[in-house]
Amino acid sequence: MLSVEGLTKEFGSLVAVDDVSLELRQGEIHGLIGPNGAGKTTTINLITGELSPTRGSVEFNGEDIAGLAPEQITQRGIGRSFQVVQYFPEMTVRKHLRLAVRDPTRTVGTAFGRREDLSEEIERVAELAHLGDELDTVAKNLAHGQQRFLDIALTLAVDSEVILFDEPAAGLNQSETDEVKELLEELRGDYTMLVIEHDIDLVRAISDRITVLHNGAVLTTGTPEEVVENTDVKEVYLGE
Ligand SMILES: Nc1ncnc2c1ncn2[C@@H]1O[C@H](COP(=O)(O)OP(=O)(O)OP(=O)(O)O)[C@@H](O)[C@H]1O
Repeated sequence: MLSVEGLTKEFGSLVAVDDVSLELRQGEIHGLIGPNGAGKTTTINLITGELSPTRGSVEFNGEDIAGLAPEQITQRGIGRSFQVVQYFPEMTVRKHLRLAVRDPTRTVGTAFGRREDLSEEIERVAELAHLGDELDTVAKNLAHGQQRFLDIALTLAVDSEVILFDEPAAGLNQSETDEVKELLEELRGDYTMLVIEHDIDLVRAISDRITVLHNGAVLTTGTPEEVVENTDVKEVYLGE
């Protein structure tokens, strides 16, 4: 489904991402972990087109998408959820989703037509993202955790097949983190997800497989059990 081969990004003399290969299997939750500066966010930026790779390929459903513009990559079904949520403070959840939900006919209708046609889809996405009761709340009045769900909802609304999460639980308290975990579990199987996360308990609990990056390179990929038992991981990542 999505496969990254030999991906490399150099910033001057710094090799931020160094010959990274990883494969996302259909429907899996794949954790991406590593110490600060390991190259996790840069890897995601290379997949989403925010950055162009120095070398390497990103193959998605049989097409090399490396170097395409971010909009083209989004259109192909790769969505991204940001660490810092971007929203319009005075706009309701419904309005956000109305702007984001992909028109199933892929045609641009009138504002009225769009509104009428898409209300069911807007409600479905809001329910999925735990915002079913907040459709008429303006974004600035959502609780902190709910703002993160709004960001996730926007990714779901554009009909993504693959979702790349950059620290979905960053800055959230324990109960909000638990709700993020619940949400990711609910999405499991319907979406293919790559999740950068510093909360190791969360990553271990949700991931089918985990890739560990260190100094830009892949240290290992395996099941959560394999990864925590890996001697290299213990040494460089857990400091043991
Ligand atoms: N635009 C850039 N220009 C120069 N160096 C960069 C740029 N973006 C990232 N880097 C460097 O590349 C390396 C990898 O950064 P990256 O943000 O991908 O790491 P990370 O694993 O996501 O770290 P963190 O967990 O702290 O977010 C770091 O040394 C960082 O300083």
